[in-house]
Amino acid sequence: MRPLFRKLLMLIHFVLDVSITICSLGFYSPGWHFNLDDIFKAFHFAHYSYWTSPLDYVVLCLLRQVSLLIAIIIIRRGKSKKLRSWMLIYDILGILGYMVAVVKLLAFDETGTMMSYPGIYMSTGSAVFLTFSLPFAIRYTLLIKETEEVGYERLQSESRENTNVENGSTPANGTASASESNTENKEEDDAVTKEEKEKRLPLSKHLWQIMKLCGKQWKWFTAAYSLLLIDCILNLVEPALYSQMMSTAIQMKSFDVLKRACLILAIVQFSEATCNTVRYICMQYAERLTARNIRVGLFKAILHQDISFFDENKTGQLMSRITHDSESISNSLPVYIETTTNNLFMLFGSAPIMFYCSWQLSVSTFITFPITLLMTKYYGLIVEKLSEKENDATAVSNETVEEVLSAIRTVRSFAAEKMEYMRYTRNTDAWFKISIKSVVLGTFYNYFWATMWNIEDVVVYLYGGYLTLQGRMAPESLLTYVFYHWRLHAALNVSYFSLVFLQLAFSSLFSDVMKTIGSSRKVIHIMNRIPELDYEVGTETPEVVGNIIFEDVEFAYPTRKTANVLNGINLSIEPGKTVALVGPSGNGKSTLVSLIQQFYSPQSGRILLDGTPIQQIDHHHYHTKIALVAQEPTLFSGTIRENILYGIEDGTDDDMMRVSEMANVHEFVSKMEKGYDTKCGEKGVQMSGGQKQRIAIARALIRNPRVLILDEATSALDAESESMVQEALNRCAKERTVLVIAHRLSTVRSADRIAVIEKGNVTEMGNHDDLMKNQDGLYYKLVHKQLNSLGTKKDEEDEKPIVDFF
Ligand SMILES: Nc1ncnc2c1ncn2[C@@H]1O[C@H](COP(=O)(O)OP(=O)(O)OP(=O)(O)O)[C@@H](O)[C@H]1O
Repeated sequence: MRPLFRKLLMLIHFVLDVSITICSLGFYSPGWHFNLDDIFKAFHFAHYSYWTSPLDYVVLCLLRQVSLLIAIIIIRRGKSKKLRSWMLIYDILGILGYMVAVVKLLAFDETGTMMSYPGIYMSTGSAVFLTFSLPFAIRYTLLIKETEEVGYERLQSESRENTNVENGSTPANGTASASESNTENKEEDDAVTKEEKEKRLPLSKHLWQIMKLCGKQWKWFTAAYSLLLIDCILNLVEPALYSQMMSTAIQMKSFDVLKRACLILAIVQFSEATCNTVRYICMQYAERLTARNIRVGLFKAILHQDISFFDENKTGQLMSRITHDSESISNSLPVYIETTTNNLFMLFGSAPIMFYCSWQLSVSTFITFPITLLMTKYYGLIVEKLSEKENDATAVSNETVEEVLSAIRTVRSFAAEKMEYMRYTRNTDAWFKISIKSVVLGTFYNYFWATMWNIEDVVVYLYGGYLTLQGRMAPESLLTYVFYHWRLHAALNVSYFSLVFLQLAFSSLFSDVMKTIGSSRKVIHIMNRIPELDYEVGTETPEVVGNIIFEDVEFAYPTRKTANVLNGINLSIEPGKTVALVGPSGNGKSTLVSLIQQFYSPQSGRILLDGTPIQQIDHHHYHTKIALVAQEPTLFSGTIRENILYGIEDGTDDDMMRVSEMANVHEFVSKMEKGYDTKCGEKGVQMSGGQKQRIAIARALIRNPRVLILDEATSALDAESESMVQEALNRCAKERTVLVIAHRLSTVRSADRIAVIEKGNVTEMGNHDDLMKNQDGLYYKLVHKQLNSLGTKKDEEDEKPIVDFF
């Protein structure tokens, strides 16, 4: 908003306020006649009486102008941030002003004659409107630029922080590495949260997304909400019907009328109960179906993500999103809508009837409403933050459980049970503290809410009784009023969330649904997240011979973007050949394999399979042609059969037997009681390391791949198994391209070509004999070094020579 326009708006507010307040004083006589004398009369301080003088409205107007002036001065002194934090005072002043105006109206009513003065309504109306609108005017005119600036600054500093983290740069004064790594870990922990905050959808769009998720079950929700409407109507007519019939029966002194009245009442109540039951079933069905769909959708979205996403987000946290967060969307939002509809209906249905019974009583009853509104708004803001924190804390606790349980053997062997217990306790304590804050806050809020209603109750009985005793309200009207007041109380007091409608009606902050929004943001963020590397874009299904080419490939892991692992690597792996990658640890051998597997995409350069860039090849087709046996193969908890046939829809037992023989699996499976139906246990925990690796080799071979990648595939095998598997692999290698990463000379020396990977580059290339000729080369030094240590090993163990480069 332009400064000039803002100034103009404030000026309009000022001029309107002063002119309406003063002009309305000219109408303080019966009929619509402007009388200048009335204005002067109002300023006769000597004749001031609270019950008759409109001077209080002028004082209110003065106070408004003073507070506006203070706000302008604060802003001009450049302390707008401070003003933002003081806005609560303006809100409270606004509400107090409103209450003073309303009480003043009731005071005028006490005179009996003054209510025919149009000026009274003008003064009250303008005082209520202008007092209320002042905090809004300050917020949305004077403070709006400030908001943008703060947001911009925050984004700037966040992006600066991000850049620092990405660059791996330390703060200017260089803090200790421990704290650095703590910060790094925390940032990794909060990866989704951070990314999600950066790409945070505006509230309206976000709500629309939630609606869309729930809206798929619109038929069930429509049925539920239709029944809700019927229920609301019945709820609304019931008190009027009841009080009407009761008073008629009492007036007529007729028991028959009373019986008829009770029968009608019973029918209404039975209909209400039936509606409620059917509505509950529809609602529950729709909610659970929505939860199911969100879970499935979220799981699909997670499966679709690139591998770097999993580097950044921990399993436990993702589990939390699927189990807890996705359910809270389906559970909460439809219920909020239901409660809100009910409340709105009750409020807007009851209010006219209550005003009809007595406008004075209604005005006094609703006098505390703005206070409740204000409390709800601030309560909502805190709840949103607490709820996000609570969800994150839950996710961190879950993540600890997941991590510890999946590595329980490591924990046991390092006697780290106590340490892990303490870690979990710490994380759970963090959750506990936040959730207790939430509970305390909620309890206080409920207490406040109940107190407000209790005050209103007292006002209704006292003031209602007073009006009735004065003959200004009929006893039946008071009875009807009390019934509606109770109903309204019951409806609005279902829970503090029910107050959400107030926020919908009066504020852009939908704070009370923030609990849902807090959790749903993460769910929706993941569901909308477009993977940087989409495995489904490739469509080509070429015949594969098995020629892999790396062309100037540069790569850094997304989590460490500035630390290049591969520096413009060029490598050609010819079809049908076995190529071994050797080199010092941490120099990029496994990274090369990850790129061939399309876990990541290079920052620059290309990887070609038979001349086709690999990302253009259909995902399924590609992975039937290229199979990997990883360093630490992961088995699934199913049977050995299921593990070998994993991902093969039409695999037969014959296929399985064939590859099992080749990978030397059959040899140990045939000795097992349940054979191929033996369960492997979680992550293959019921298998030995060698058995796991042989099953993994069989799993790769069953695809009959053109390219077989062995990332230290035989490292866990004993000497005997290794030679058997090696022999099998050699047989397979005849028809295939084999890329092998090995630390053992026995595996490496038989390769057709050996590529030495050093600092992300190919520094030497050739077969064993070629490379041994270069005595300055790394390969020669490695072999020489290892052959020396081999002598020692041989002496010590007198075993088959196993030469590890490292
Ligand atoms: N997921 C990852 N995220 C970030 N950095 C990684 C990741 N995986 C590996 N790195 C880093 O990349 C570098 C190369 O790792 P890589 O696993 O390719 O080495 P390697 O040559 O296969 O080592 P080794 O022989 O010990 O298996 C290392 O510095 C490692 O810390």
